[in-house]
Amino acid sequence: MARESESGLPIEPVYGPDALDGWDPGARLGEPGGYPYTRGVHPTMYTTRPWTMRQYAGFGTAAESNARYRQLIAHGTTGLSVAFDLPTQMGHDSDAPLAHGEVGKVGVAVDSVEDMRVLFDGIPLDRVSTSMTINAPAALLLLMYQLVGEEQGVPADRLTGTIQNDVLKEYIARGTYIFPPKPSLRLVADLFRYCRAEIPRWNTISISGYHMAEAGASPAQEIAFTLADGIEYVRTALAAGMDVDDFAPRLSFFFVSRTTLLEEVAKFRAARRIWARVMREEFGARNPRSQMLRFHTQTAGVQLTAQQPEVNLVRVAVQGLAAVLGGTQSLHTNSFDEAIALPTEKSARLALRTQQVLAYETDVTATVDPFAGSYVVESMTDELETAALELMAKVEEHGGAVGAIESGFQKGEIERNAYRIARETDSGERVVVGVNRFRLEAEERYEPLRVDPAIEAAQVERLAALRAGRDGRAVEAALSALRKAAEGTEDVLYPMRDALRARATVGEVCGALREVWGTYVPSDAF
Ligand SMILES: CC(C)(COP(=O)(O)OP(=O)(O)OC[C@H]1O[C@@H](n2cnc3c(N)ncnc32)[C@H](O)[C@@H]1OP(=O)(O)O)[C@@H](O)C(=O)NCCC(=O)NCCSC(=O)CCC(=O)O
Repeated sequence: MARESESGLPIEPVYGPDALDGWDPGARLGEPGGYPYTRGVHPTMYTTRPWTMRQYAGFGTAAESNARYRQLIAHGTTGLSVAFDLPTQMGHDSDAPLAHGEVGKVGVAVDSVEDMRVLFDGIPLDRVSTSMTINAPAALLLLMYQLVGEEQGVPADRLTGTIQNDVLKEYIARGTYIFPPKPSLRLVADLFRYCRAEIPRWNTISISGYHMAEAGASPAQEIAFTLADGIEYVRTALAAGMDVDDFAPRLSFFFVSRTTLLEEVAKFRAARRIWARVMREEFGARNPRSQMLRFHTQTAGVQLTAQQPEVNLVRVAVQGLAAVLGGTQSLHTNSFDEAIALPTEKSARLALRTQQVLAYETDVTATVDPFAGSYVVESMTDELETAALELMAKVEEHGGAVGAIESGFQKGEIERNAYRIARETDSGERVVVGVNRFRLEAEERYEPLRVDPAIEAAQVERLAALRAGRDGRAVEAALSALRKAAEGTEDVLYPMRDALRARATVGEVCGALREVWGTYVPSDAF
């Protein structure tokens, strides 16, 4: 009997040549590095350069996070990835009442360019590429990065990295939105335009399926809702008067990788093919780079268990392997203790070592797209493509990604799938090693890393000193120029940069925008 894939598609016990009857490799695959990029975005892929090993990290103060980044670099990480705390992600300062209890918890607290400088102290910004997971206030953090680069003597056109800046999926799955969709999208378009003029090598967005997947989306839903968001961003930038080939080469994506290796490999390949076709056929993109879906992958956090946590090392190795076989550009492998607490230095190192084993001890990097032509993987790639396209058509019926968000479509679909997974896990039909099978009578003790609660007080003190030492009138003038730009149509990033340079804080800059744009209140009751 056929087993069901995570997307609910059948997986047959045996696949043979008949599975690919009439199948045209020229149209479906092309060459590696050639349209429709099913086989990967570069002709040589990992045979000439492995993916970027980019471990997501950050907690406590800027100084503590800086120390962790230096450790990761010393251990061989090849890109940085900054996690910000919730107050920063929501555009609040560390001394705001809403920030209380959350400062430095799930990431680093950054209130102003002063913190940003400490975060990258001793890390030359022209020699590292940095990803920043920040969405509603993405523009602010990018500008602070540029200002720190300036202080280091690094011109903006030498900076490389990625800003998540994907606010649509915040409404669907992640929750750190501030403004309503319309001004949020305007801010995204302003950032695209600004980067083209000022920071041309920067990846201006990381259109993310990861968080939807973590909330319960199936692989087919993950591709469909992510690419539908991508289409909405492309339409927004076009409506703002940009040419598709002026911004599309710097769009990037972000997906999850699970232990269901075959389906995940198929997912990555199908996503590349759909995007290439959409960009070329629907939007008329001519630059090959506009057609390439380049993506980061993180291994699935939801699959990690607090029970027998060392088993997570094995899960992560399989998940990471799936991402590599699927042709990822950049990878974060989770630490085995993530289901319990923030990773310790040792577990973070082990996670990186997992990537190094994949890159340097296995033979999967010796040849491009090793699964090409596989009866099962090509069949699954085609079926996932069809399933995702059907879902994307449904999003269109709702008027595109924003319309579908407003009617709760994606959330509803994801919730339904999450419920299915929960039911299967509860009944034992879905095996989770160490949780519903192969349990231990008594779990061994594990000593997790804890964030020092004194961080909040220290951060509040730093803010008070900053406010006392800056030119208050200059800050006020810059903020009112920002408000004025937000009311009109001018690119808000320029007045925003002036305000941040004058030492305005994250909370103050976002506060000014809240005054003009208001905040988003979800209409549904999920
Ligand atoms: C495009 C990617 C995906 C990867 O960028 P990278 O710089 O790492 O890699 P890259 O662009 O592939 O490679 C760097 C340069 O080498 C070139 N290059 C690479 N391989 C090549 C090959 N085989 N042949 C020729 N050139 C090659 C590329 O073209 C590029 O140059 P050119 O640029 O000149 O072409 C980017 O967006 C990225 O790094 N994303 C990371 C996102 C991330 O870390 N997110 C964390 C989220 S964490 C999160 O959200 C979790 C939970 C939560 O908080 O909710």
